[in-house]
Amino acid sequence: MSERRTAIVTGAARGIGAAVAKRLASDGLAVGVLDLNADSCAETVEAITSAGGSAVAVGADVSDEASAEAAVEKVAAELGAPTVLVNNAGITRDNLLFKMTVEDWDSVLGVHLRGAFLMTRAVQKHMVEAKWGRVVNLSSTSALGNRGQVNYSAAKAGMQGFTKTLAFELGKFGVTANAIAPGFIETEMTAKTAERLGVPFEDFKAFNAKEIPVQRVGQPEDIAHTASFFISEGAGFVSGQVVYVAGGPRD
Ligand SMILES: NC(=O)c1ccc[n+]([C@@H]2O[C@H](COP(=O)([O-])OP(=O)(O)OC[C@H]3O[C@@H](n4cnc5c(N)ncnc54)[C@H](O)[C@@H]3O)[C@@H](O)[C@H]2O)c1
Repeated sequence: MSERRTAIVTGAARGIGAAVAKRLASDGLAVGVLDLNADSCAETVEAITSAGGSAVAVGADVSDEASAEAAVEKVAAELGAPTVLVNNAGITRDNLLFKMTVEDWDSVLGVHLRGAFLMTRAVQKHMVEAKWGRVVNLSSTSALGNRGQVNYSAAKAGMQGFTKTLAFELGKFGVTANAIAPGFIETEMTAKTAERLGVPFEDFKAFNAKEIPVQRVGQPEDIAHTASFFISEGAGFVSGQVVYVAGGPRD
């Protein structure tokens, strides 16, 4: 990479976001490590800086307009204009439709879709100015439908449409937009699902691994690897794509 770029990774205190932040830092980018609470980002920032990289912790709620915009400007001021954005922050509020509350619906669409919209709108001006940019959005295999997740499935399918439209609108500014749709990844999110179902996490992982063609559950680094490809200089002709990183085919 000829000049150092700055990235923002949302939901980067742990799980997939933390792995993506560390990977982008090892690829040579300065990284705004964003999560709800700046203190929770300390571990990710420390891992990056102790390896010789550059990172700053940013506390922000991506679903709040003022908070998202302030976060982008903080990163711009401390690390330089961000031209890479990974919209990774996410939550689940699973329930069957008849039991799902409006709060369950609004909070999930709020973090994923409203959050990705607010963050991308705030970052795009830096990308347009630089005539270069990379947006990577986290979708999910749940975009194809998953029992108990009407809110999450709608949000993750929405991320795909959002990504494709970004690719159309921003392409002429040298900006690509792509989505990663992970299958089962071992993180707190899936650990909490196991807990809610009353199944030990080890059993839950083993059960899921049997259904996955490569016979294992995914790790956050599997997603970080794909994000690294999408943000690379050489991937400038790849845009509007959704890659299922799920240990097997999905459609
Ligand atoms: N784990 C999986 O199996 C899986 C599968 C498909 C897609 N995904 C998606 O990947 C992304 C990361 O998932 P994960 O498993 O690492 O989850 P996780 O729960 O381990 O981490 C999510 C992070 O997002 C942060 N966050 C939540 N709301 C936020 C907000 N409003 N503003 C800022 N940060 C916020 C949380 O604090 C947390 O640190 C999510 O978008 C998730 O939907 C995960």
